[in-house]
Amino acid sequence: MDIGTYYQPSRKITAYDVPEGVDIRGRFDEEFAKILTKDALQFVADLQREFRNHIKYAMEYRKEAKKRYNEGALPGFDPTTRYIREGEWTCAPVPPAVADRKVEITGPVERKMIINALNSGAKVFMADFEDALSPSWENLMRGQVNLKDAVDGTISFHDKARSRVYKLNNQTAKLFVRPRGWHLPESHILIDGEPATGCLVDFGLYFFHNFATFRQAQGQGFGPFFYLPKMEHSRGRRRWRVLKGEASGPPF
Ligand SMILES: CC(=O)SCCNC(=O)CCNC(=O)[C@H](O)C(C)(C)COP(=O)(O)OP(=O)(O)OC[C@H]1O[C@@H](n2cnc3c(N)ncnc32)[C@H](O)[C@@H]1OP(=O)(O)O
Ligand SMILES: O=CC(=O)O
Repeated sequence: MDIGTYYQPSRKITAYDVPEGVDIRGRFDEEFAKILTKDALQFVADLQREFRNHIKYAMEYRKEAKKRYNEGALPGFDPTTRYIREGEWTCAPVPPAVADRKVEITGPVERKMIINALNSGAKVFMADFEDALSPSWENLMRGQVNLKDAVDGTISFHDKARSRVYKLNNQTAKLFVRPRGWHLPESHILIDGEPATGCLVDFGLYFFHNFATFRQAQGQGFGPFFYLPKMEHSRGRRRWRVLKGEASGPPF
């Protein structure tokens, strides 16, 4: 008798369920699969398809500018934005939720540090996918899991060596997330055969999974908040403005 005929273990899913045109090269993990859902990946792929030509153009422009500076040219202001520099204008008011940012703490999206930073007494915690974090697949995907748990308020960490459990205090710092800069590719996620843009992966996955929680818990004007790094031209800032507007409806 072949025991295999009778014994049918439940089928274990070992690959991500991806939308058309998306390929994941990173290790499969059941926790990561809760972040890398088909809908979330579709959202990231839509952002990538919408913005990839702008990003390529901006990166080529940076290379050209660097070449000119290396040859002795000096950086200057973009003549097309002269009317802004010379115009009369005031900034929109800072949203009340983040009006007081006198003390901020920053650090990588590592589980214990997220809890410690949110509990630290600082007004803001900037959770960093950029240069506080080595952008390995494990760090990036665990970081997304950790942030989702933090936004849900369920994050905890058991330090077995010290027999200490970490949980969020009632009062926590406001959470800002810093996605990677425009220049860093994410080679574990291919979209239409090309590496995804790192910041679109960091922003897209975090935004997709947490936007509704922010809105339900805190209403309009309360996040999610982002710290956008390493822009070298107003074009990069405009890109983010359009991108966030498209992702959430009205720009915030
Ligand atoms: C834009 C920017 O500023 S990018 C730079 C942002 N800052 C960082 O990335 C620093 C992050 N921290 C670290 O890399 C390390 O903690 C170091 C190198 C500073 C010190 O390392 P170690 O001496 O091994 O200390 P360790 O990592 O255990 O930290 C000591 C405690 O401080 C906490 N801690 C350290 N840095 C941070 C931080 N940035 N945010 C929150 N908690 C922190 C740790 O969680 C740990 O807590 P515990 O006492 O509950 O265990
Ligand atoms: O990367 C450092 C910063 O201050 O930005």
